[in-house]
Amino acid sequence: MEQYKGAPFGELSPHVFAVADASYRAMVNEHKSQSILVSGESGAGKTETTKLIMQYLTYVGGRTVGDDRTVEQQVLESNPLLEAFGNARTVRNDNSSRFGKFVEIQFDTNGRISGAAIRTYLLERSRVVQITDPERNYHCFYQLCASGGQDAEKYKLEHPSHFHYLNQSKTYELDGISNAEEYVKTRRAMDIVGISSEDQEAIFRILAAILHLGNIEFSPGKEHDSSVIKDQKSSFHLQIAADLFM
Ligand SMILES: Nc1ncnc2c1ncn2[C@@H]1O[C@H](COP(=O)(O)OP(=O)(O)OP(=O)(O)O)[C@@H](O)[C@H]1O
Repeated sequence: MEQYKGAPFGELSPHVFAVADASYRAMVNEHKSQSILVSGESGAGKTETTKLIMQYLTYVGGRTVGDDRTVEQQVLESNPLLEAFGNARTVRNDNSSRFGKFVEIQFDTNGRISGAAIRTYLLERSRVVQITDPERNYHCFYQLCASGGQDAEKYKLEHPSHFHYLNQSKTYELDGISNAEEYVKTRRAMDIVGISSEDQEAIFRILAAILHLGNIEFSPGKEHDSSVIKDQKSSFHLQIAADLFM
């Protein structure tokens, strides 16, 4: 990053840091907002490229070490958080973003980061209830199931193979990634971006309730067009889902 800081565009090897640096300089010199459009097919590297741009902008526009770097940290930690809830394994990419995003980083007149905002678009919602092998549902579900003594037990969660919304595909693990460790990272990111512990609790309760809802099965009732809970197992999941939604 140091190498690209202030270097004339085109002088060094092509790199996303050069693009980020050119737009940062243009903003500082011309006092005009700049946009960088990251496009490409699935797996092309948009998510990773965007993270590198954000890393570079927090590097050139961040405060010096020792000062309060909360905003910079929040900008960077928004990535693991959004990925936990909006990324999933697809046939083309183990960490495919299933939504679009507009990341806005605001700077003060000295070129220092003063704030950030992220808008997300069109999350692929159908994935929550339907997946095909070898794809996966959103990372957050596997992370929560792997949270062990923490939330998994509290919410009566077991291995993903016990839940219909996850076991439609037999892929539960990702190469080189620990669901349990990712859960800890997601929780830390939530703390850093400022999500209160009550809100975090509410979010994970809803995730767990969704998994239990997916295990409720119905069978035809005695009345015409009626249905009843199929068995004891379904009743158990219904009861837990209802409790969690309360
Ligand atoms: N700069 C990079 N250095 C090393 N590996 C990279 C880099 N960019 C992308 N990759 C690899 O390619 C994979 C896919 O990249 P990424 O998730 O950024 O793609 P994408 O374009 O955002 O895909 P999608 O549209 O599916 O979200 C990454 O998980 C990583 O393994």
